[in-house]
Amino acid sequence: MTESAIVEATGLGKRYRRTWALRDCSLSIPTGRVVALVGPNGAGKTTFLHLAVGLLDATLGSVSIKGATAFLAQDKPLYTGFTIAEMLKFGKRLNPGWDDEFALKRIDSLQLPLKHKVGKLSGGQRAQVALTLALAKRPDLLVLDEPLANLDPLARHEVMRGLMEAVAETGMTVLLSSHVVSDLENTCDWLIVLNGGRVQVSGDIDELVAGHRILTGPAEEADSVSRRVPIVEDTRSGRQATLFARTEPVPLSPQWSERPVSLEQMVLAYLRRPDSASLPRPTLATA
Ligand SMILES: Nc1ncnc2c1ncn2[C@@H]1O[C@H](COP(=O)(O)OP(=O)(O)OP(=O)(O)O)[C@@H](O)[C@H]1O
Repeated sequence: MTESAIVEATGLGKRYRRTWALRDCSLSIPTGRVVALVGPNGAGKTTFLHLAVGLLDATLGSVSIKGATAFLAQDKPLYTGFTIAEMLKFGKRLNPGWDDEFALKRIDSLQLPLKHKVGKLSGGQRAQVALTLALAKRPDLLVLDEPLANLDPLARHEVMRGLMEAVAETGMTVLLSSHVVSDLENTCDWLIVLNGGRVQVSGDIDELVAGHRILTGPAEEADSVSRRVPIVEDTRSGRQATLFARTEPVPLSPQWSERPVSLEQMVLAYLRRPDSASLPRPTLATA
């Protein structure tokens, strides 16, 4: 089945003076997915998101979005002197598609008094207000830059839960960046890994996880295995080799064992090996 793409990047690149923050980025994001954009500090995540939502101009290539977009920036810009009620009024005035009933209901369910000044809220409450403002725009695509940064584990869980409820209710596409893969494990279904300004991985999380294995066996046979299957990471210790392989189950000699990988193990293996990539992805129809 072909899925239609809501975000399409082709040869996208951004250079700041001599530094390429993002290079040669070509990817498609299917409509209705919850997409995790992960990568270490300086990988180019914010640059990619800013290019996608039009806050930055590309040096090379292009990126397009189909539909209405709401963007929640990393620093969750809220006017700290305003009350929550004033922030909602502001949102209503600025956004034609604003859903006031939804916004009021969500603030009420969070047990936040409308008269409260935004500056007096906790980090978690502020994140929830910022998320409410973004959701009330009723976007087709919600883009969030590190929505969980600086939140404690409980607040992180609550923000993700709120987000998933909104996804279930509206079917919108979500694109969110994060450093913490474990926060995304049960919520996201599409993964993009950026590393050093390049896309290393882009695809359906279940398919990616099912398509990788850890193979362990005698070091002297490792080269012959790695000639048969693509290896992301090859670790030798004494006479044993551990190969992080991009492969379906594969017939191996009895001295070899294979085990499945977790999402986090897979992301870490790619990040440790910036030259490995799980590309290209399945081609998406843009219709
Ligand atoms: N305005 C700018 N001027 C110059 N260089 C920049 C600018 N913004 C970003 N960069 C550089 O581009 C690269 C990518 O930065 P970006 O902020 O996109 O990464 P990131 O993955 O979002 O990082 P983090 O996880 O730390 O937020 C980095 O090397 C950064 O130093």
